[in-house]
Amino acid sequence: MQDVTATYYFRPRADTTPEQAAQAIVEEETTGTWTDITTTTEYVRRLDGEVLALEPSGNGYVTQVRYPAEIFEAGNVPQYLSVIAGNLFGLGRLEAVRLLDVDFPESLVPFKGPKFGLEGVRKLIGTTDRPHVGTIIKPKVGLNPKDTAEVAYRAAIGGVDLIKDDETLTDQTFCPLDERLQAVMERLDEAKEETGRQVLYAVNISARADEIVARAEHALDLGANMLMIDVITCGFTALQALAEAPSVKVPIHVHRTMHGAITRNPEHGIAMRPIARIVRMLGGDQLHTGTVSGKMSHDVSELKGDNLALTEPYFGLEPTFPVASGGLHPGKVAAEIENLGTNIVLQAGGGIHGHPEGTEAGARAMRQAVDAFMQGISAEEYAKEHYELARALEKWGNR
Ligand SMILES: O=C(O)[C@H](O)COP(=O)(O)O
Ligand SMILES: [Mg+2]
Repeated sequence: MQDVTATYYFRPRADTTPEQAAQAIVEEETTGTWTDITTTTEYVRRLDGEVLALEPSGNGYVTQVRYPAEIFEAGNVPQYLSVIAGNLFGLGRLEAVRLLDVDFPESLVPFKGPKFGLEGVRKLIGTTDRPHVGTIIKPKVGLNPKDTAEVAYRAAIGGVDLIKDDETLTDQTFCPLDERLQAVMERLDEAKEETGRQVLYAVNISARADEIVARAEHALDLGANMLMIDVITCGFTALQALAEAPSVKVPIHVHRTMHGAITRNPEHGIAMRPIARIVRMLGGDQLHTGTVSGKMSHDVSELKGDNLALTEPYFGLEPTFPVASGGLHPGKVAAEIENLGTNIVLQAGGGIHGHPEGTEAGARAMRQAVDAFMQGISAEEYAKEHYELARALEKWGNR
């Protein structure tokens, strides 16, 4: 397909037929408006959109529409979004409408994608097939730099591959970014001397758009080996600026805080899949897509498709490493891998730092749960020989 196809679920208003509703979407987002107009010349008509398919689904309908590639400015993602996810959300003739997926032609994917991606991050850590284990420093705010670094050190000694800031921690006075980053990197060097393993630390550099690259470069000068950005609150082009900066030579961990306002309602908003596609195009090396068993609400089949959008072949772009995060603990590891596969980062905040014997034991327990799965052994069975896992299962159970 040389054009863009987008798939929407919608529920029309009582006085509107499904055909009129689908047509209203393509007209609003291409050449039309609420009434016929006198200024449409013949040559404009080639830019009309088209309803390709329409069928009942749940309480409403699913439609696939075609938008001519020519109405898109190649490389301008804010403009792409104004078409595929623009005014249509407010149209009165639709009670509800949700963008489920989008397919762009190659001409509209002039992006380089992830610099590292799934394989690049695996190389940095030295793994081939097992899921990676990550942790979010908890409490999410409040710790000073020294204590943050101590928690990071304990997690690294316990065996995590990745440590990250939480989404609300940036550069506040109680834990300034410079001091925190330097303290954490020093302690991770110490851990490396002891274990021989280099752990990644994704420092949250989310900030106003015109400052983000400078903040990233500053963090890199201080020794950062990974960067984190809150992509919805910062905006997609902030991620793009970061990923395309030649000075940024470390992987980018992408958090999606605020996504629930957009993705959660099954009838209205934007599903995670189009967001996942765009994050991959714009260069996110890792992206949170959700869990099958954690604390955030998710539709499992949607989630599998979202992860596929990150990893399936796509115009030669590196795959983005999917991240399952939110409410995980060792007892949930098997269900996550069974459903989402082994190309996944399993992150636990509470599920590591809430371990009865502390962060280091918590990290060990998460790694043991992954090892158990990889060896085809149930967590309960493996726990008979692995104390930390046993203690975790005692506290949280095995599902
Ligand atoms: O940012 C995240 O992904 C969450 O902070 C996860 O924290 P939790 O494992 O304690 O739910
Ligand atoms: Mg968080």
